[in-house]
This record gives sequence, structure tokens and C-alpha cells, in this order.
Amino acid sequence: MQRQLNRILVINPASTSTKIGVFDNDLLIMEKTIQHTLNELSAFSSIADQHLFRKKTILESLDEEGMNISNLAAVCGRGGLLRPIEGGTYEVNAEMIEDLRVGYSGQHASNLGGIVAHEIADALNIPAFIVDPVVVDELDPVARISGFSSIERKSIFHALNQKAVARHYAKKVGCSYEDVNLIVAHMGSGITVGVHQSGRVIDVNNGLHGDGPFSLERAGTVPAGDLVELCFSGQFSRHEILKKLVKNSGLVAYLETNDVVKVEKRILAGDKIAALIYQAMAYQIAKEIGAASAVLKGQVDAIILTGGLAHGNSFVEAISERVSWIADIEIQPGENELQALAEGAARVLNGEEQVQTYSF
Ligand SMILES: Nc1ncnc2c1ncn2[C@@H]1O[C@H](COP(=O)(O)OP(=O)(O)O)[C@@H](O)[C@H]1O
Ligand SMILES: CCCC(=O)OP(=O)(O)O
Repeated sequence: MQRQLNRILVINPASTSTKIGVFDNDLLIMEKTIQHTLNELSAFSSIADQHLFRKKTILESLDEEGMNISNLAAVCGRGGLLRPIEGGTYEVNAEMIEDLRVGYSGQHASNLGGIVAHEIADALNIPAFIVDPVVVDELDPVARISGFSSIERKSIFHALNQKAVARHYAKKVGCSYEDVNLIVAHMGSGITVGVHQSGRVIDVNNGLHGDGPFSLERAGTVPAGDLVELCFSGQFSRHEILKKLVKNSGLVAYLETNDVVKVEKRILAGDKIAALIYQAMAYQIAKEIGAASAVLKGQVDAIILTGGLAHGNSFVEAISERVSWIADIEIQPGENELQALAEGAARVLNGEEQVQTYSF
């Protein structure tokens, strides 16, 4: 079926930048990363308060690029820490904006995606969407059990990129996403390993302040008793501990950088600590992939390695040597989030997928 031409503005707010793209359906016309200085952002007391500033910089950038926004069909933002929801494309509504504004499941720059998309779309009288936000929750009941009866495991992960690379793989092998079983490891500031069974992510580590491998900045699973002792030691406030777990752990804590390219140079120059930490990060990811293969009872069509760290040949090799016996390994470097947002909006605008409503 012939698709109609839909011009879509997509917005992916990150902690120090806003990435934007203009697409005709899923065909990229223009993309730009708008960098924000710490000085600019420090003027705001919360992430949500940045919405007018981010909107202004987006509209100015589009103007500079000569983009006429009057012919847009929709605006689509990366969704944030909402209530747990099924995967899909959601129209932004008042309930969603309120949850993004307060950060129902926590604070993350992606909370701005839906808010800013709505503000731009509203002025143009066109719909605003979010696609596969980080709170997509399709966990099997058994995966929710933590072992500590007052705490349930949560699904907070790179749903947008994970589902996009999984769909691309399925298309490449001539199947639909619902026909394949995949393990997807997204490896960047946060690292999440998702078990994709028949189009649903039935198990995944909580990549924000939950569990799983440590990452560039996150702690991942930490020995529980020792963490409790640290929390009650009087050394740290609640905010400091949470910040440490999310922003100042992993590679940053051990090696004082979140740049793996620099770490690889240090290793080549003989830095033994750098080599140990680098190996440990690959080891923990491989271990998580091994656990995911047990969830799928070994019926794994492919393992997909994605995110910025998948650009690194030796890092990919360090993981592959431990897990290549499980299934073929596909490398899809980078995060493809702008493309995934455009694809999600285009599927709905072209009637290929039903738009979802955020309600509770
Ligand atoms: N060619 C490369 N080789 C090794 N590591 C790379 C390469 N390109 C990027 N990286 C690493 O990827 C990481 C950034 O991942 P990314 O997914 O962009 O993070 P974020 O989650 O913040 O978007 C950095 O540590 C960077 O050094
Ligand atoms: C897992 C939630 C999303 C996340 O961690 O994103 P970043 O890796 O971009 O911080």
C-alpha cells in the first residue's frame, strides 16, 4: 500500500543536549544536536522547568536550517518516566503531561520529550506522540519477583532503541517482530539487556537505579547489605546515594571517564586497572545475556548488541567470546532513537498500527 507523505518532527532530549530530526515518514531530511551548556541548564530548578527553553532552541534551530514547520503532520518526542505501560505509539494527553511534569517514575531528561512535542504540536493543531518510552512494561509475572517481598522488579530500559533494532532484525530475516526470540543488549550511559519473546520484552534489568550490569555511569546490581550499610552510615543523603548509583558509578567511578575510546587508549598504554574494569563491564554484560538465554530456554534467534559501546570492536569481541555459543550476534551500533521515533509516528499516521491512549 502506498504511504501518504507525512513530515514529522522528532525530539530526543538528553541531559546536556536536545537531538532533533525532521523526517518524511521514516526518511531522514535533517538532523541536528543542540548542545546546552551547564550554565544554561543550571538556571532551572527541575528538568520539567526546562521545557520553554528547550522548545525555543528547537524552533530557532529549525528556523536556522530553513525548515518550514507549517507543513508538519505530527511531532514525536522520546517519552519518559511515566507509569508502566505496554510498548507502542501513544498520543500525548493531559494525564501524560502531568506525569511527565512531576516525573511519576523519576527524573530523566526524556520526561521533556512528550511535553515539548505537545507544546509545538498544539500551536500547529497537529498530534503529538511518544513511542516506546523507558517505562514500557511487558514483564512476565515471574520476572517481577525480586525475592524481597516488599520490592517488585521494575521494567525501565531503552525500550525505544531495543524495539527498533529488534524490528529491523526481524524485517531483515523476513519475519515479523512477533515471530522472533531475541536478546538485545543496549550499551551506553545505561546498559539494559532485554529478553524479546514474540514481540514482548518479558524480562529486562532496570537500567536506571535497579539491577543488571554496571555501565559507563550506573552501578547496576550492588551487594544489598553493603549498600544498606552505606545508606545508614551518615556519609550520604538520599539524593547523593541515588545520584551516585545513576551518574557516578560504573566506569566513571573506577576510571574517572565515561569515554570508552579513552579507556582503550589507556589499556594499550599498559593501564592494568583500566583493563580490569573494561573486562569486568564486558563480563557482566555477557553474564546478563547468559541469564536472558535461560529465560528463553535456549531458543534464541539472535543476540543484538547496540548503543554507543557496540561501536567498539574489542569491547564487542570481549562479550562475544563468552556468548557466541548461544546464538548469532548482530551488531547495530548507536542508538537510532530519532529514526525509531519517526518510524513509530509514521506507523500510526499511515494506519499500520493503532495509536495507544495513556490512561489509568
Ligand atoms: N568507535 C568506538 N569504539 C569504542 N567505544 C566507542 C566508540 N564510539 C563511541 N564509543 C563509546 O560509546 C559510549 C557512548 O555511548 P552512547 O550510547 O552514545 O551513550 P548515551 O547513552 O549517553 O547516549 C562512550 O563511552 C564512547 O566512548
Ligand atoms: C534505562 C533508562 C534510560 C537510560 O538509561 O537512558 P540513558 O542510557 O540514555 O541514560
